[in-house]
Amino acid sequence: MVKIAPSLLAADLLNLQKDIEDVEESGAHWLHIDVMDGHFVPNITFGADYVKAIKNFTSLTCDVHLMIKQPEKYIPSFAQSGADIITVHYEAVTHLHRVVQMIKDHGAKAGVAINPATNVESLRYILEEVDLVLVMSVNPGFGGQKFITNSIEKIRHLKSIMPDKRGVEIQVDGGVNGDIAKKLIHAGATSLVAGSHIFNNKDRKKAIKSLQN
Ligand SMILES: O=C(CO)[C@H](O)[C@H](O)COP(=O)(O)O
Ligand SMILES: [Co+2]
Repeated sequence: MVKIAPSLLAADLLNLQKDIEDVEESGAHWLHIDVMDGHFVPNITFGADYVKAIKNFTSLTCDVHLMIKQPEKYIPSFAQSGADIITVHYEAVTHLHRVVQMIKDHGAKAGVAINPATNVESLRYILEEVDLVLVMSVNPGFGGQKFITNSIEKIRHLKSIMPDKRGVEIQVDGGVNGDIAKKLIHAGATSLVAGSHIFNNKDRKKAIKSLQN
């Protein structure tokens, strides 16, 4: 079954604990934590202490999406804070293979994200090493943006070049709602990130269910 990862970017900062409990009880599988540095993307969000506080509170998998330059500087602290999955951007890294090994050496699962204009073929020679590929379906930096439709074709293409039997997660992030989810799952997505669709909906259970069907 597809794994649903609510993006805490859209949660109520002053009621974070309540929002996390709510999505946990509503059937979420992972918590998606968006880390932004104001350099790689034009926005600043959370650091490793935020992950630590959440990890102390929840049993859900902490899926940390690093939208930062030089992520290798911060991988040790995010891993120590309890990040279960650490995803770095292909566009933010010079030695991707080395950075992926570094994440795994620190005990976390390794993910690589690509921006909307990056070809999935760029990842062909790292697919044997990663646990997750994240296809961004908006330009990273902000929640609440419109889904970029050609992301569905990118998922299909990615699935076609994925090594057999490795069980690499194919994740999509940005503008995902119920109608789009169906097409993404059909194309091969195994994990869906959703911020606005889940947290802007009073009935989180219904919102999460609508992504799975
Ligand atoms: O990485 C992200 C933005 O850079 C967020 O995870 C993403 O935008 C989720 O929010 P929404 O579902 O509202 O688009
Ligand atoms: Co994200």
